[in-house]
Amino acid sequence: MYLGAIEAGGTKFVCAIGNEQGQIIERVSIPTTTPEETIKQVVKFFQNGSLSAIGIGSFGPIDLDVKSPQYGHITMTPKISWRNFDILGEVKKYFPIPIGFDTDVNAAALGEKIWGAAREVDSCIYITVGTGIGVGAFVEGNLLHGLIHPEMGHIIVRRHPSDQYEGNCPYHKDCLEGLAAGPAISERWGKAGVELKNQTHVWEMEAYYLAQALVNYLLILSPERIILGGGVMMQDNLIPLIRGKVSDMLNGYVHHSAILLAIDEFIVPPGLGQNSGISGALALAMKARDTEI
Ligand SMILES: Nc1ncnc2c1ncn2[C@@H]1O[C@H](COP(=O)(O)OP(=O)(O)OP(=O)(O)O)[C@@H](O)[C@H]1O
Ligand SMILES: [Zn+2]
Repeated sequence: MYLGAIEAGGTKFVCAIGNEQGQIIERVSIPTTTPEETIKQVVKFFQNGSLSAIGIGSFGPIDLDVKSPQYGHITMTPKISWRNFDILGEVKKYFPIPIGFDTDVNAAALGEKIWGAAREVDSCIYITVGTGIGVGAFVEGNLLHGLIHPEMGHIIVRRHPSDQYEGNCPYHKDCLEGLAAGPAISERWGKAGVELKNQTHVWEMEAYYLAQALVNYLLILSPERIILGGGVMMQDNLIPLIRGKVSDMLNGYVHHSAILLAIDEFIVPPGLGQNSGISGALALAMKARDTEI
Protein backbone atom coordinates (compact mmCIF):
# COMPACT_ATOMS: atom_id res chain seq x y z
CA MET A 1 0.00 0.00 0.00
CA TYR A 2 1.24 3.44 -0.91
CA LEU A 3 0.52 6.95 0.33
CA GLY A 4 -0.94 9.74 -1.76
CA ALA A 5 0.13 13.37 -1.50
CA ILE A 6 -1.48 16.54 -2.84
CA GLU A 7 0.26 19.90 -2.70
CA ALA A 8 -2.66 22.12 -3.60
CA GLY A 9 -1.35 25.47 -4.83
CA GLY A 10 -2.94 28.50 -6.43
CA THR A 11 -1.13 27.94 -9.74
CA LYS A 12 -0.61 24.18 -9.73
CA PHE A 13 -1.52 21.02 -7.88
CA VAL A 14 1.37 18.63 -7.44
CA CYS A 15 0.20 15.07 -6.75
CA ALA A 16 2.46 12.21 -5.81
CA ILE A 17 2.41 8.58 -4.80
CA GLY A 18 5.05 7.65 -2.28
CA ASN A 19 5.94 5.56 0.71
CA GLU A 20 6.59 6.06 4.39
CA GLN A 21 10.28 6.59 3.87
CA GLY A 22 9.31 9.81 2.11
CA GLN A 23 10.25 8.44 -1.30
CA ILE A 24 8.22 9.75 -4.19
CA ILE A 25 7.51 7.03 -6.71
CA GLU A 26 5.36 8.89 -9.20
CA ARG A 27 4.27 12.50 -9.51
CA VAL A 28 2.27 14.82 -11.71
CA SER A 29 1.75 18.57 -11.90
CA ILE A 30 -1.76 19.76 -12.73
CA PRO A 31 -2.53 23.42 -13.51
CA THR A 32 -5.02 24.93 -11.06
CA THR A 33 -8.13 25.78 -13.06
CA THR A 34 -11.68 25.36 -11.74
CA PRO A 35 -12.13 23.12 -8.68
CA GLU A 36 -14.17 20.60 -10.71
CA GLU A 37 -11.63 20.29 -13.52
CA THR A 38 -8.61 20.23 -11.19
CA ILE A 39 -10.04 17.60 -8.85
CA LYS A 40 -11.02 15.49 -11.86
CA GLN A 41 -7.33 15.37 -12.88
CA VAL A 42 -6.27 14.61 -9.30
CA VAL A 43 -8.70 11.68 -9.11
CA LYS A 44 -7.48 10.38 -12.47
CA PHE A 45 -3.89 10.38 -11.24
CA PHE A 46 -4.66 8.46 -8.05
CA GLN A 47 -7.35 6.08 -9.24
CA ASN A 48 -5.10 3.16 -10.11
CA GLY A 49 -2.85 3.50 -7.08
CA SER A 50 -3.48 1.31 -4.10
CA LEU A 51 -3.44 3.93 -1.36
CA SER A 52 -3.82 3.55 2.39
CA ALA A 53 -4.14 7.30 3.03
CA ILE A 54 -3.85 10.70 1.36
CA GLY A 55 -2.38 13.96 2.66
CA ILE A 56 -3.40 17.39 1.39
CA GLY A 57 -1.27 20.47 2.00
CA SER A 58 -3.40 23.32 0.71
CA PHE A 59 -3.23 27.01 -0.11
CA GLY A 60 -5.52 28.95 2.15
CA PRO A 61 -7.03 30.22 4.17
CA ILE A 62 -8.55 26.87 5.08
CA ASP A 63 -10.77 25.59 7.88
CA LEU A 64 -8.81 23.17 10.07
CA ASP A 65 -11.26 22.96 12.96
CA VAL A 66 -12.52 19.38 12.97
CA LYS A 67 -15.62 20.51 14.89
CA SER A 68 -16.56 23.09 12.27
CA PRO A 69 -19.11 22.30 9.55
CA GLN A 70 -16.66 23.96 7.15
CA TYR A 71 -13.77 21.66 8.15
CA GLY A 72 -11.75 20.83 5.06
CA HIS A 73 -12.96 23.83 3.07
CA ILE A 74 -10.84 26.49 1.42
CA THR A 75 -12.45 29.64 2.84
CA MET A 76 -11.90 33.32 1.88
CA THR A 77 -9.43 32.95 -0.98
CA PRO A 78 -9.20 35.68 -3.63
CA LYS A 79 -9.57 32.84 -6.17
CA ILE A 80 -13.35 33.17 -6.45
CA SER A 81 -14.15 29.72 -7.87
CA TRP A 82 -12.29 28.10 -4.97
CA ARG A 83 -13.98 30.15 -2.27
CA ASN A 84 -15.78 27.87 0.24
CA PHE A 85 -14.80 24.81 -1.78
CA ASP A 86 -14.87 21.59 0.22
CA ILE A 87 -11.56 20.23 -1.06
CA LEU A 88 -11.26 17.56 1.61
CA GLY A 89 -14.86 16.38 1.17
CA GLU A 90 -14.46 16.22 -2.59
CA VAL A 91 -11.30 14.09 -2.42
CA LYS A 92 -12.88 11.89 0.26
CA LYS A 93 -15.86 11.26 -2.03
CA TYR A 94 -13.58 9.41 -4.44
CA PHE A 95 -11.15 7.97 -1.89
CA PRO A 96 -12.91 6.92 1.35
CA ILE A 97 -9.64 6.42 3.22
CA PRO A 98 -7.93 8.48 5.97
CA ILE A 99 -7.08 11.93 4.62
CA GLY A 100 -4.76 14.37 6.38
CA PHE A 101 -5.41 18.04 5.76
CA ASP A 102 -3.34 21.10 6.64
CA THR A 103 -1.87 24.27 5.19
CA ASP A 104 0.79 23.94 2.49
CA VAL A 105 3.37 25.48 4.81
CA ASN A 106 2.46 23.32 7.80
CA ALA A 107 2.84 20.31 5.50
CA ALA A 108 6.27 21.58 4.45
CA ALA A 109 7.27 22.06 8.09
CA LEU A 110 6.21 18.48 8.85
CA GLY A 111 8.08 17.10 5.83
CA GLU A 112 11.24 18.93 6.90
CA LYS A 113 10.77 17.71 10.47
CA ILE A 114 10.45 14.05 9.49
CA TRP A 115 12.81 13.76 6.52
CA GLY A 116 14.57 17.08 6.02
CA ALA A 117 16.56 19.84 7.69
CA ALA A 118 14.81 19.51 11.07
CA ARG A 119 15.19 15.74 11.37
CA GLU A 120 17.38 15.86 14.48
CA VAL A 121 15.47 18.56 16.37
CA ASP A 122 12.04 18.62 18.01
CA SER A 123 10.62 21.81 16.53
CA CYS A 124 10.94 23.94 13.42
CA ILE A 125 9.30 26.59 11.32
CA TYR A 126 9.17 26.57 7.53
CA ILE A 127 8.92 29.89 5.71
CA THR A 128 8.23 30.23 2.02
CA VAL A 129 9.06 33.52 0.34
CA GLY A 130 7.48 33.32 -3.10
CA THR A 131 4.46 34.97 -4.66
CA GLY A 132 3.29 35.31 -1.10
CA ILE A 133 4.88 34.64 2.28
CA GLY A 134 3.65 31.71 4.35
CA VAL A 135 4.93 30.10 7.50
CA GLY A 136 4.26 26.68 8.98
CA ALA A 137 5.23 25.63 12.47
CA PHE A 138 5.89 22.29 14.12
CA VAL A 139 6.09 22.86 17.88
CA GLU A 140 5.69 20.66 20.94
CA GLY A 141 5.07 17.62 18.76
CA ASN A 142 2.30 19.15 16.66
CA LEU A 143 1.61 21.37 13.72
CA LEU A 144 0.46 24.72 15.03
CA HIS A 145 -3.22 25.59 14.53
CA GLY A 146 -5.48 27.83 16.60
CA LEU A 147 -8.36 30.18 15.98
CA ILE A 148 -7.86 29.51 12.27
CA HIS A 149 -4.20 28.88 11.57
CA PRO A 150 -1.26 31.22 11.90
CA GLU A 151 -0.85 33.79 9.11
CA MET A 152 2.70 34.77 9.85
CA GLY A 153 3.33 36.17 6.38
CA HIS A 154 1.19 39.18 7.24
CA ILE A 155 2.97 40.42 10.35
CA ILE A 156 3.81 44.10 10.70
CA VAL A 157 7.47 44.98 10.32
CA ARG A 158 9.48 48.17 10.82
CA ARG A 159 9.96 49.97 7.53
CA HIS A 160 13.47 50.27 6.07
CA PRO A 161 14.54 53.94 6.36
CA SER A 162 15.17 54.25 2.62
CA ASP A 163 12.16 52.28 1.38
CA GLN A 164 9.67 54.47 -0.50
CA TYR A 165 7.61 51.55 -1.82
CA GLU A 166 4.09 51.60 -0.38
CA GLY A 167 3.63 47.80 -0.30
CA ASN A 168 1.17 45.64 -2.22
CA CYS A 169 -0.76 43.50 0.25
CA PRO A 170 -4.43 43.97 -0.70
CA TYR A 171 -5.37 43.94 2.99
CA HIS A 172 -2.49 45.75 4.73
CA LYS A 173 -0.30 47.34 2.06
CA ASP A 174 2.98 47.26 3.98
CA CYS A 175 2.85 44.05 6.01
CA LEU A 176 5.75 41.62 5.57
CA GLU A 177 4.23 39.99 2.48
CA GLY A 178 3.38 43.39 1.02
CA LEU A 179 7.00 44.52 1.35
CA ALA A 180 9.07 41.39 0.89
CA ALA A 181 7.35 38.73 -1.27
CA GLY A 182 8.50 38.28 -4.89
CA PRO A 183 5.92 40.64 -6.45
CA ALA A 184 6.87 43.43 -3.99
CA ILE A 185 10.52 43.10 -5.04
CA SER A 186 9.56 43.33 -8.74
CA GLU A 187 7.29 46.33 -8.21
CA ARG A 188 9.68 48.24 -6.01
CA TRP A 189 12.73 47.83 -8.24
CA GLY A 190 11.02 47.53 -11.65
CA LYS A 191 12.54 44.11 -12.36
CA ALA A 192 11.99 40.54 -11.20
CA GLY A 193 14.20 39.32 -8.37
CA VAL A 194 16.04 36.93 -10.65
CA GLU A 195 17.34 39.91 -12.67
CA LEU A 196 18.57 41.80 -9.61
CA LYS A 197 21.23 39.37 -8.53
CA ASN A 198 24.12 41.79 -8.16
CA GLN A 199 22.17 44.68 -6.67
CA THR A 200 23.41 44.56 -3.10
CA HIS A 201 20.95 47.18 -1.80
CA VAL A 202 18.00 45.07 -3.01
CA TRP A 203 19.04 42.08 -0.93
CA GLU A 204 20.11 44.18 2.04
CA MET A 205 16.58 45.57 2.19
CA GLU A 206 15.01 42.16 1.63
CA ALA A 207 17.13 40.66 4.40
CA TYR A 208 16.21 43.57 6.68
CA TYR A 209 12.53 42.64 6.40
CA LEU A 210 12.94 38.87 6.54
CA ALA A 211 15.33 39.07 9.50
CA GLN A 212 12.77 41.08 11.48
CA ALA A 213 10.18 38.43 10.72
CA LEU A 214 12.50 35.64 11.81
CA VAL A 215 13.34 37.47 15.03
CA ASN A 216 9.63 37.79 15.79
CA TYR A 217 8.93 34.13 15.05
CA LEU A 218 11.94 33.12 17.10
CA LEU A 219 10.94 35.21 20.09
CA ILE A 220 7.36 33.96 20.01
CA LEU A 221 7.71 30.27 19.10
CA SER A 222 11.29 29.47 20.03
CA PRO A 223 11.80 26.97 17.19
CA GLU A 224 14.97 24.90 17.16
CA ARG A 225 15.40 25.32 13.42
CA ILE A 226 14.28 27.91 10.89
CA ILE A 227 13.95 26.76 7.30
CA LEU A 228 13.68 29.22 4.42
CA GLY A 229 12.28 28.14 1.04
CA GLY A 230 10.35 29.57 -1.94
CA GLY A 231 11.39 31.27 -5.17
CA VAL A 232 12.93 34.40 -3.64
CA MET A 233 15.26 32.27 -1.51
CA MET A 234 16.87 31.03 -4.74
CA GLN A 235 19.07 34.11 -4.24
CA ASP A 236 21.82 32.29 -2.46
CA ASN A 237 23.32 35.47 -0.99
CA LEU A 238 20.15 36.07 1.00
CA ILE A 239 20.46 33.46 3.77
CA PRO A 240 23.90 34.68 4.94
CA LEU A 241 22.58 38.28 4.99
CA ILE A 242 19.55 37.20 7.02
CA ARG A 243 21.66 35.25 9.50
CA GLY A 244 23.83 38.31 10.11
CA LYS A 245 20.87 40.61 10.62
CA VAL A 246 19.01 38.19 12.91
CA SER A 247 22.11 37.97 15.04
CA ASP A 248 22.50 41.79 15.09
CA MET A 249 18.83 42.40 15.89
CA LEU A 250 18.80 39.89 18.75
CA ASN A 251 21.98 41.46 20.08
CA GLY A 252 22.80 38.52 22.33
CA TYR A 253 19.40 38.49 24.02
CA VAL A 254 18.51 34.89 23.14
CA HIS A 255 21.45 33.30 24.82
CA HIS A 256 21.74 29.94 23.12
CA SER A 257 24.64 28.34 21.28
CA ALA A 258 22.41 27.66 18.24
CA ILE A 259 22.27 31.40 17.67
CA LEU A 260 25.52 32.55 19.23
CA LEU A 261 27.77 29.85 17.75
CA ALA A 262 25.94 27.88 15.09
CA ILE A 263 23.56 30.21 13.30
CA ASP A 264 24.56 28.59 9.96
CA GLU A 265 22.91 25.40 11.16
CA PHE A 266 19.99 27.21 12.76
CA ILE A 267 18.73 29.26 9.79
CA VAL A 268 18.93 26.94 6.82
CA PRO A 269 17.58 26.16 3.33
CA PRO A 270 15.16 23.22 3.01
CA GLY A 271 16.74 19.80 3.42
CA LEU A 272 14.23 18.46 0.90
CA GLY A 273 14.98 21.09 -1.76
CA GLN A 274 11.86 21.78 -3.85
CA ASN A 275 10.09 18.78 -2.30
CA SER A 276 9.28 20.06 1.21
CA GLY A 277 5.60 20.63 0.37
CA ILE A 278 4.89 17.41 -1.49
CA SER A 279 6.89 15.29 0.95
CA GLY A 280 5.07 17.06 3.75
CA ALA A 281 1.74 16.06 2.19
CA LEU A 282 3.03 12.48 2.20
CA ALA A 283 3.81 12.90 5.90
CA LEU A 284 0.26 14.21 6.47
CA ALA A 285 -1.03 11.04 4.82
CA MET A 286 1.11 8.90 7.09
CA LYS A 287 -0.15 10.78 10.14
CA ALA A 288 -3.79 10.41 9.02
CA ARG A 289 -3.34 6.70 8.41
CA ASP A 290 -1.84 6.23 11.87
CA THR A 291 -4.58 8.21 13.62
CA GLU A 292 -7.43 7.04 11.36
CA ILE A 293 -8.81 10.49 10.58
N1 LIG B 1 16.19 33.36 -8.47
C1 LIG B 1 15.26 34.16 -7.96
N2 LIG B 1 15.60 35.26 -7.26
C2 LIG B 1 14.68 36.07 -6.72
N3 LIG B 1 13.36 35.87 -6.83
C3 LIG B 1 12.95 34.80 -7.50
C4 LIG B 1 13.87 33.88 -8.09
N4 LIG B 1 13.16 32.89 -8.68
C5 LIG B 1 11.85 33.18 -8.45
N5 LIG B 1 11.73 34.32 -7.75
C6 LIG B 1 10.48 34.97 -7.33
O1 LIG B 1 9.73 34.03 -6.56
C7 LIG B 1 8.35 34.21 -6.80
C8 LIG B 1 7.72 32.84 -7.10
O2 LIG B 1 7.90 32.04 -5.98
P1 LIG B 1 7.66 30.47 -5.96
O3 LIG B 1 8.48 29.88 -7.05
O4 LIG B 1 7.89 30.00 -4.58
O5 LIG B 1 6.18 30.38 -6.46
P2 LIG B 1 4.82 30.21 -5.75
O6 LIG B 1 4.63 28.76 -5.53
O7 LIG B 1 3.84 30.91 -6.65
O8 LIG B 1 4.86 31.00 -4.42
P3 LIG B 1 3.83 30.80 -3.23
O9 LIG B 1 4.55 29.86 -2.31
O10 LIG B 1 3.67 32.15 -2.64
O11 LIG B 1 2.57 30.25 -3.80
C9 LIG B 1 8.20 35.18 -7.94
O12 LIG B 1 7.77 36.43 -7.43
C10 LIG B 1 9.60 35.29 -8.51
O13 LIG B 1 9.89 36.59 -9.00
ZN1 LIG C 1 -0.89 41.54 4.52
